[in-house]
Amino acid sequence: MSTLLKVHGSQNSFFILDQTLLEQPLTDAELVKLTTTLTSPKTGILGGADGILVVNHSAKPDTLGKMRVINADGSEASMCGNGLRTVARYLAQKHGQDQFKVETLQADLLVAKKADFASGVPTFGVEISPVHFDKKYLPFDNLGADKIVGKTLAVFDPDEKINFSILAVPNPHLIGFVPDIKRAKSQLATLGQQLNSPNPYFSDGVNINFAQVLGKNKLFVQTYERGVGFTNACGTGMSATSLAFYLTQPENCDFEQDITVYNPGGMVKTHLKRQAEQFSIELIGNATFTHEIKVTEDDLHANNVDENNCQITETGEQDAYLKFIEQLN
Ligand SMILES: N[C@@H](CCC[C@H](N)C(=O)O)C(=O)O
Repeated sequence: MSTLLKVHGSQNSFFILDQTLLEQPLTDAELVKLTTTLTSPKTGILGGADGILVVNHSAKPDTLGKMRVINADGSEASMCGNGLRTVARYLAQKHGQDQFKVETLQADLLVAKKADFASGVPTFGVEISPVHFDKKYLPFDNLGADKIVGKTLAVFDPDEKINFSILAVPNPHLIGFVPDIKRAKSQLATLGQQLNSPNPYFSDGVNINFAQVLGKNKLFVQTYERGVGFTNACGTGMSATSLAFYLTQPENCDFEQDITVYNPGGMVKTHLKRQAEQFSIELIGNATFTHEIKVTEDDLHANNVDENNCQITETGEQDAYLKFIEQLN
């Protein structure tokens, strides 16, 4: 029997598939099929998820494994901040180590166990890096500049009230600061659909984050994710938004202090770092395992995973998580 884990970071939910434990790793075509089936609220188990996190062997020195991120629509992303925290916990437990690197598509990233956010809420910190602003890294086009930090963009917001920034961390993010996040949700949905369908601005699509400033070093962020749609939270999105916050509103953001970022699924902390002119961000938050799913390897290869042919065991961790977010209010 093989084991899948259902996990979440700020209720951005995933299945972890450790391919190193399989006799034969899934091919990319098999992975895409399995992801689209498992993540769908209709065909997936346990209500679906936002993606699959694949754990592979890494040949790099100092790393305990390699993470690949497959979005719900089968596309592959270069990074996933909430997902990396859960993979960090998985590898930490598997290898009995508290601090190490994980290979991702574009960088080997430092991860570390942190003090639990609350009793029964395991917490990990992960490096979000490299950070780029230049349009060639996103990529983006037809926006009148090579770099957009704190600008209005009439093509996305005809009233020119939203202050936009564009960052790759290294997956692409468009960030807009809005006065009222609830009122802006339909505008976020429209923009999310437009920029993740064929469009003249973001040829590879983009994750879109709308943020409301709640106070000094305090934000609320809602994300429309590329390859998924609205999610409860996006770790790279909250990290990129934290940096855009500092760069565009330094009077509201102390670089030395953590930033508290609330989201529809909970809360994370971010910490900005700078070495010469290169920024990076540490993202700290829960790494919750909600279910263990036993399934045969043949069924994984055949994309034959449903609630009738696997054994599902609840871990009990979600109760502690819900208790934690209840007291956030
Ligand atoms: N939810 C993730 C980001 C996942 C990838 C994203 N949808 C993309 O295509 O870039 C996070 O927590 O960072």
